[in-house]
Amino acid sequence: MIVELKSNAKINLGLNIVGKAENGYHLLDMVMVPISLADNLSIDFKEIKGNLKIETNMKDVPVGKDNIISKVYKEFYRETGLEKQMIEVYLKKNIPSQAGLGGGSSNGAFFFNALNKYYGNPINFQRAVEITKEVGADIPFFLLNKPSRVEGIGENLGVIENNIKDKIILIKPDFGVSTVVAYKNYAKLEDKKDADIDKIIEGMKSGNLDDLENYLENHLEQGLLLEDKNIIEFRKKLEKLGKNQDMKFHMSGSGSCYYTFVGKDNIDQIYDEIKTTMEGCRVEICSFL
Ligand SMILES: C[C@](O)(CO)[C@H](O)COP(=O)(O)OP(=O)(O)OC[C@H]1O[C@@H](n2ccc(N)nc2=O)[C@H](O)[C@@H]1O
Ligand SMILES: Nc1ncnc2c1ncn2[C@@H]1O[C@H](COP(=O)(O)OP(=O)(O)OP(=O)(O)O)[C@@H](O)[C@H]1O
Repeated sequence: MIVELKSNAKINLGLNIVGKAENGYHLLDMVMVPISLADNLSIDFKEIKGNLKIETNMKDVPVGKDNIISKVYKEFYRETGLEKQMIEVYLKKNIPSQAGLGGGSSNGAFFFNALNKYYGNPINFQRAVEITKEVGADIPFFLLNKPSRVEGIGENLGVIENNIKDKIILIKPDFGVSTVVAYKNYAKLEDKKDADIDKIIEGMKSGNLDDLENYLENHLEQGLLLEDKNIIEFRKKLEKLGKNQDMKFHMSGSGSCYYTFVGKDNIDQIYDEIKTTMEGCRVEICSFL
């Protein structure tokens, strides 16, 4: 039996670090929203005893035990005690890695839900969050895959209403950011600018971007701007472009991808402007799901 899925990405609208857990992970208060940019995940359940086989179009994505899908496969069979089945996965990547767009975590979550569903959902949602959050902190968000206020290390989800109709233009530079480094950099930050998560949620509900855009802050970006030369340079280029075009740019998650909101009527002009100015970047128009 073959299941074909679109494993979508996310962007963060505001990200505050509010503490540290005993296991060294940071406690967060942030908003995450699913977007239309997606990988294609094809899962072929062979219905015989065996193991997992992953193929992908991207050479820098591991296909063995380091792939997040393999980790989820292992966790699922450990938790259920079921006999491992031969499953062949073809992962057509479209979401860039180390971008802050949740690509790997999304793949893990969509694979988990498909595997769980195949066996008649032996693992309930809360338990699924529990066993996947250490595999990837963003997996719980993608298990639900709805606009959410996300707290804890990423496991406490509160669904929120999103009425923003604007499109999103993603600008991904040709370098990545390691999430571990982004969190380490945060520790060096003295005076932080906090996102106002309540105001962001109000603005998403009202659907009025002006109500929320000034409250979008990202502690991880602020930490990276202390010393990550790539991000510092990139941010400067975006600020120059932003001044000319009256646009605001925001970093998603731990970066390196930034995004800006754009109304439908001038999207082509803005897209062309960004595409020509920001050479070497991947520029994608997408929408909230
Ligand atoms: C930045 C976010 O993407 C927000 O959306 C997530 O917090 C990070 O999610 P992620 O990239 O899936 O991160 P993981 O691969 O689970 O963890 C990578 C590393 O980031 C650090 N990490 C991650 C999540 C978290 N709440 N606190 C952390 O300190 C830990 O050192 C962890 O070993
Ligand atoms: N299914 C997968 N897709 C992409 N990368 C994967 C996958 N499995 C493991 N990886 C490895 O994990 C690293 C992080 O992948 P990615 O950045 O897409 O995941 P993420 O942590 O969920 O997203 P991000 O931190 O960018 O928001 C990649 O550089 C890659 O080496």
